[in-house]
Amino acid sequence: QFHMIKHEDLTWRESLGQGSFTHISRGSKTDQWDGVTHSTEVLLKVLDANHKNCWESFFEAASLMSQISHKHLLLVYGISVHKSKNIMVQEFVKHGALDLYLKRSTSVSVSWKLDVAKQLACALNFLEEKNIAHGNICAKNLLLAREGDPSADNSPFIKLSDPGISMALLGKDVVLDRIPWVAPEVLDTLEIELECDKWSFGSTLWEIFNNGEAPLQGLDPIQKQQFYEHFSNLPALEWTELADLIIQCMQYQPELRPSCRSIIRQLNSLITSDYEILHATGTHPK
Ligand SMILES: N#Cc1ccc(Nc2nc(N)cc(-n3ccc(CO)n3)n2)cc1
Repeated sequence: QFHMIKHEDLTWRESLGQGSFTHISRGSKTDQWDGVTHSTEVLLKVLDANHKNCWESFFEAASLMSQISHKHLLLVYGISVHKSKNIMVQEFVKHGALDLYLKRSTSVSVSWKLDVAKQLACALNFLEEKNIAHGNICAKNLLLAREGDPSADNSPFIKLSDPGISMALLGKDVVLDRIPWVAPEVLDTLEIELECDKWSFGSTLWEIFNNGEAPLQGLDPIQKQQFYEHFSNLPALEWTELADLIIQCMQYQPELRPSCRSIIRQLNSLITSDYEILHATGTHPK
């Protein structure tokens, strides 16, 4: 159910680091269109050889992204299998993962962050309407296609990356490490439902408004598990309306979490709220 790319049509350039069980490189792929050779810049995501048994899940993630298309979902060109290497060929997204971008950037405005949050909510709404759960929403899996430049009055543009290997295959230690992005109920079922993505959205909102700092980063897996056992919440942001939205998304009872439409509505009211003007101008609304 997706395009197979010949290994000889791929060119490998510099390594760009690694995700979980994969490593990524910049590269290019060549295509023949009516006899003309085209070269496209791509991101090559290779499944680690020591996780070969996960290749089905790795490609299932790729095929999920290939079956649906939306402006805020990453484009996956196809896959390539060569000797023992399983390769997912993705569109190259110019500015890479959002968590690193936020950690490196100093002057990211509140309206920039709200814009990114709304784009993610729209991607989730699209998936919700198709009854598709992503299962790995976090700032590391948000890719920044356009930085947005306030002076040039253009806004950021993000793409949601593939979910990667399913947690059912990843083992308990990886699932614990994904606290607080992974919804609490997943620790028991290892099943991903739509409501799980709303929990993860709340955790990702917290990351975005804490400049890419990972929530609970100082805790070890046992302490992370206790965070759920004690029904704890993340430290509240100063902006109470935004803190409220995070709390709504991170309800321990899945059915109490808001719909994507409600999330989008609440983000819209935050975007137009006085607080936004206050943040933008640093003055108190009259
Ligand atoms: N310096 C730098 C730099 C690094 C990467 C890109 N581009 C890109 N394009 C994709 N399609 C996916 C990714 N990812 C990055 C982490 C993950 C894990 O999910 N993906 N990065 C652009 C600049």
